[in-house]
Amino acid sequence: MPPASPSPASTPLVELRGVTCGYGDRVILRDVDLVVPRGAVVALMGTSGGGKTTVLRLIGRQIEASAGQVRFDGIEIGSLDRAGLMAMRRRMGMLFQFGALFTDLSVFDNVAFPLREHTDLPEPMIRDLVLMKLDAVGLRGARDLMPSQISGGMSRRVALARAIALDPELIMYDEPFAGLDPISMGVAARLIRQLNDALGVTSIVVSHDVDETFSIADHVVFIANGGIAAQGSPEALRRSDDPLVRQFVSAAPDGPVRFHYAAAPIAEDLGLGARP
Ligand SMILES: Nc1ncnc2c1ncn2[C@@H]1O[C@H](COP(=O)(O)OP(=O)(O)OP(=O)(O)O)[C@@H](O)[C@H]1O
Repeated sequence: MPPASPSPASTPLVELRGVTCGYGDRVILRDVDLVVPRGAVVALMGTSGGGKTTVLRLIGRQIEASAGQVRFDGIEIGSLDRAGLMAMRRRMGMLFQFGALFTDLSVFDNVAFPLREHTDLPEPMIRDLVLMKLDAVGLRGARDLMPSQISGGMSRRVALARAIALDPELIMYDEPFAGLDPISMGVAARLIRQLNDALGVTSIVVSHDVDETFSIADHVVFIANGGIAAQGSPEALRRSDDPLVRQFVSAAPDGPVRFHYAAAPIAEDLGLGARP
């Protein structure tokens, strides 16, 4: 259950301590320490398959750590019973890449859905809350449209309005920029930062897009090789001469992270080696 009194402001909102986890026998993250301060926008970047989404799943306890602790607002989430976990998840908003909207519900009803599902608020209050959330993402005027009538970028913003409907303290974004054109991408990035600051929340953004992510993050964490390979402010990472950081920042195909999966030399594979 949540504590009777709120944790001190100095307690990080999210903290991983010595966390090891994986799927089946396969270890994905080993002995990871990660701190997400309150009010910050923290970006998780790094190799494909490195475990970024896994970190989000750990925080929501969709998967469990095999060692170490995951704390939300100072509470070890592994210790929560089912009711406690549900209450804690309500304090988190999750926005997946193609944050699927309910196609048979209007924009308004999509955003109203979590409020109707999880609260007993009277309908006039739900209406006001939905309009406020839609206003925050610039789509109050689109409330009567159906998902099929809006663009991909707008759908993403409606999904965001829905994710903030219950006033979460933490918003987790998984690939929020994927598939967006450059303008929509810029709009989405600014929105993440604006909402973070205006709502006084904390945000974790999983992304591959260096420019958009660096433009809004306070702190960037690179995940590779089963752990945190590098971290720092966007400015510090841009200045870094660590070859792995350089590879990520310049989006170079090869470097410490190999483009090619380990294999025998191609000449050997193609039978083109020296012939007798
Ligand atoms: N449910 C699952 N069962 C088994 N293996 C999984 C499962 N989910 C993820 N994995 C594996 O765990 C590893 C980490 O996955 P994860 O989705 O966290 O990576 P990621 O860093 O978010 O990758 P990407 O940037 O490509 O989305 C991958 O190798 C993936 O194949």
